[in-house]
Amino acid sequence: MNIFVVNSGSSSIKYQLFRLPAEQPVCSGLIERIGLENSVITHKVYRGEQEHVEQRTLDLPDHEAGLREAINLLMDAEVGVIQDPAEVEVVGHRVVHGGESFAATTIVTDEVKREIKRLFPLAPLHNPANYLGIEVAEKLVPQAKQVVVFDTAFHQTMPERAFRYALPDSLYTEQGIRVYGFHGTSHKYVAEQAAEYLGNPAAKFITIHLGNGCSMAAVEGGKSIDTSMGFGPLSGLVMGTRSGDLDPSVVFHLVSQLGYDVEQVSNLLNKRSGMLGLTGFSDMRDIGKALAAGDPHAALAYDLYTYRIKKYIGAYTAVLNGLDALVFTAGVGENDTLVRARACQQMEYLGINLDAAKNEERSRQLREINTPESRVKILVIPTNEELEIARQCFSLLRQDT
Ligand SMILES: Nc1ncnc2c1ncn2[C@@H]1O[C@H](COP(=O)(O)OP(=O)(O)O)[C@@H](O)[C@H]1O
Ligand SMILES: CC(=O)OP(=O)(O)O
Ligand SMILES: [Mg+2]
Repeated sequence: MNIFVVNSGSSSIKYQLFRLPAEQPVCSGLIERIGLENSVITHKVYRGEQEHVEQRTLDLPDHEAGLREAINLLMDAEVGVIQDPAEVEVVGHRVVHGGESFAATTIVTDEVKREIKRLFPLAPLHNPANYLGIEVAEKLVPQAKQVVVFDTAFHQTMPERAFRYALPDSLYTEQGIRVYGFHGTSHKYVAEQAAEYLGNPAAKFITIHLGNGCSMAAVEGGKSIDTSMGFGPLSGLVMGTRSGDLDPSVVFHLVSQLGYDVEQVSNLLNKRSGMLGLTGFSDMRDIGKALAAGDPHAALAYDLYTYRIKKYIGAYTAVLNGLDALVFTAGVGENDTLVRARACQQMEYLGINLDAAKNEERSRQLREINTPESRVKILVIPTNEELEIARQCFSLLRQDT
């Protein structure tokens, strides 16, 4: 089965074509700067051990133009991997917010699309772009089955004490105001890898996903039991442009004393806060350079970012009543050695001992970066949300036929 996975973001699209059940990645790509001049599409084709990379700079005014270009590349005379768009049997979409309606992978219907649209205000950076990806794919590969995999689905196993807010009951029962949690596909994927590595399906993990958006999850026996993002993907850790945890009093003050309207508050907390607000940069590589150049804002930002991770490690160790491994993943978690070192420092009491030299080693494989004495393993595991989405599509459609 040829499954084309689309992870459509606000200004970028990531995609990957898989053949299942072999789980073989055929090609992958990243389209950046959509809607700006000089959009860039980087397309990789995998042939056995070899990787062919094709990069094109062109103007892609919108997501439709971007996905159209990706599909053209799939069929390109030189780098193509299929002859006809009809060979794409399934398009698997990452959708960030599934609300309470979706606890599992779902085939797209008009009803499903309406629900994804209804959830736009709860994930304003994500659901609109995800929705657009579905509409464009329906147009470009109309014969394919469109399937959605929700970031929220994995966290549906959380107990009520973790997913409820202390608000009047009706706000939950009638309005669905509760913790949903996000990055579920990634937390699930790395937790499964970690359980396999330890040979212990019942193991207790804290999975730490640090990308542009950042979240942590407490996972026991393969199930999410708590997570740091909430009703929307805004609470918890400090992120690239999002504030993470914040006393709601700040919002009242912004509105009543400083004249912000809802739009401006949302814009501030989602797009202008986090590392960007603290340093002027949202990309950790830029902040790392600023830190090396002695920038005090970058130093404070690293401090806040890693201190918040550490607090959640403490909280989730208590929640799990034990810990087998910490798992770092996603762009920052897989690459930023200083973040890992700082987030794990001075936690010997909890049995967490990072090995400084192992932490510095570079690899794209699962690896262990704790000392031999450390009671808790510290693992770096590259996430693969796209493969997890393809697996879920395959398992759904296999049951369906
Ligand atoms: N070598 C690296 N060192 C430090 N940070 C990195 C490195 N490579 C990528 N990152 C960071 O990873 C983040 C993006 O992570 P990613 O998982 O791709 O996010 P998303 O999927 O949300 O776009 C960026 O902040 C980027 O700076
Ligand atoms: C849910 C979320 O924050 O996703 P991302 O990290 O892709 O922005
Ligand atoms: Mg991501």
